[in-house]
This record gives sequence, C-alpha cells and structure tokens, in this order.
Amino acid sequence: MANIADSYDEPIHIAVIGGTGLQSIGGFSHVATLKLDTPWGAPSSPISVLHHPSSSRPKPIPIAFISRHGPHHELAPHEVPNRANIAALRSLGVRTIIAFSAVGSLQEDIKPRDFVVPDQIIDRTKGIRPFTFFEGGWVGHVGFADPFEPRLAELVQRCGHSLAGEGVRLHDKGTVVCMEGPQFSTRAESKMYRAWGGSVINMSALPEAKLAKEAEMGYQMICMSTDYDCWFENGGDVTVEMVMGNMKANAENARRFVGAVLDELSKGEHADLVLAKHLEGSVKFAGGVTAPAGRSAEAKKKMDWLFPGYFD
Ligand SMILES: CSC[C@H]1O[C@H](OP(=O)(O)O)[C@H](O)[C@@H]1O
Ligand SMILES: Nc1ncnc2[nH]cnc12
Repeated sequence: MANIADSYDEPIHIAVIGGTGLQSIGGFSHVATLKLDTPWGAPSSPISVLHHPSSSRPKPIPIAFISRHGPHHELAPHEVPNRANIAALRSLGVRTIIAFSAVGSLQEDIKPRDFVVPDQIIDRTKGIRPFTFFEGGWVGHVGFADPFEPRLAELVQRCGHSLAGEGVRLHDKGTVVCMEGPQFSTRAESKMYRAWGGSVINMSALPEAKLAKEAEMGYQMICMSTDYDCWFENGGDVTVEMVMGNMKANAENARRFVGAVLDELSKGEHADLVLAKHLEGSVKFAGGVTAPAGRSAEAKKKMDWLFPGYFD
C-alpha cells in the first residue's frame, strides 16, 4: 500500500461506480484513496483514484472509483448512501459516471452473462430511499425523460461490440426495472415486469441515476445479466449463488468492457462529453424554483456545497 496518497489535487472528471462482483477494476495505477465527507454523509466506500494508462495525452487521466455496496458488500441496496456518493464525486469534478450493475434478465434472449446498455428505467423502489438533493426548503425539478446519457450510451455500445470476438455479447437497449429489494421479486411481479416491457431487473439504478441527473452529470449504466429472475420456467429461480457465480465467471469480460469504455473516454476528442458541457448550469434554473426569501438556510448551505457559485 506504499505510495498511495490520501489526497489528490487535480480535478477528476470520470467515475466508475462498481456494483456486485465489481469491487475494483484492474489495469490502472492506484494513486490515491480519498476519505470524503459531504453534507449527506460519507460515501459507500473511500474513493480510489486510479490513473488510466493512457498514452494519448501527456498527463495521466484520473478515474474515481466507488464500490456501491461498500468495500466488502456490507450495504444493502436501500442502505447505499447515493446522495453522498454523487455529491462526493461532483465535488471532485466528476461529470461522467459509468455505473456497473448485476441484473436479472426478464427476456429469454438476454442470457445470463450477456451485457445490456439500458436506455430506460421503471421505478419500483418504494420511497424509502432519499432520492433528491432538492428538499427541506429548496425545490427543484430536473427532466428525467432519458435517465441515461444517449451519447455515452453510443460510446459504450461501440466499446462493447468491439469486444464481441472476446466473448462479450451485448444488447444495445433495454428497460431496467429497479425494485426495492433486498428480497428478490415474486413470480407474479416478475411476470408483470415482463408485461410492462422490462428487459432486466436490479435494485440499484435508482435513485443513483436521478441524483446524477440532478448533479448535471452524464450517467450510463452497464448491466450484466446474472440470472433469469423467477419468471422463466427453465431458468431456476434466482439465488445469490447464481448471481455471484455468473458474475465471477464473467468478471474478466466485465472488467475488459469497463476498461475499454475508460480507454475511449480518456481520448481528448470526448472532452466535452466527459465534462457534460450540455448539462452545465442547467440546475441554475431547474434547481432554483424556490424564491430566495423562501429558501431554508440549511438547504442553501447544502446547495452552495454542491453547486458553488450557482445561487445568490
Ligand atoms: C447480489 S444480488 C442483488 C444485488 O445485485 C445487484 O447489485 P448491483 O446493481 O450493485 O450490481 C442488484 O442491484 C442488487 O443490489
Ligand atoms: N433477479 C434479480 N432481481 C433483482 N436484482 C438482481 N440483481 C441480479 N439479479 C437480480
């Protein structure tokens, strides 16, 4: 662990949120471990700063990595401090997040170990997770029609397809149903999600994607199917063993996929996308509904922490 700093002075624009079975990514140099605090508490894990082995730029490209469920998977889906995760990443300069998730498949064609780049989400969380930065005397409404960033999705799709020869099977689109958990679905629910047009199911896409949107970040999830949930009669009902087994068996492909996306994002030609220039400043309007006279002092303090200089 020698030579790993506890601070990092340069802004970091790209982050990876690792999910079940992806608690680290290889091929990068680990240069710093940051223990951050935010007005919404501490993130799920210390943030690892990794240097991308990019030769296309004179300076190393830093990547921030958070393990969603904690370093040892000790946080249940409803216990993940999503606001702290997103706020901490934004405070470092992050504007692009690649989030990884192990999902159940709701479609026969999405086989265990296939990857999906989802473009839509159906919310089946139950309101018990804090899901917005705008509350407590501060109202804001951001658009969420496209929960993922289409230009990032396109880049991710290209990277995934480039690995087809190495065993990565990719579905370019899909609707992820985000359920509350931690119990898996009943068979009736699983069948209903299929009837609704769900492609895959997890317990993590929300509120992560909503908060990333509120924080003006480009966000794209990469899903890896680990099971057929419980609707599929020939699949065997989902178990943790099944999820972990498929994740472990395909972890190398998952890491290769995420690595390829980071390779591409690290190229100078994607600088505007990485900085989410098209979202910059959007919250000055969408997140400032409450007139100054009605804003609570506590909410203002939090807003100033998250969006320095945005609000008078
Ligand atoms: C261990 S099975 C259920 C668990 O797996 C997924 O985690 P993640 O999205 O963080 O990869 C799912 O969302 C559940 O949290
Ligand atoms: N079947 C399933 N339901 C919810 N989350 C999951 N993560 C992996 N498989 C899952």
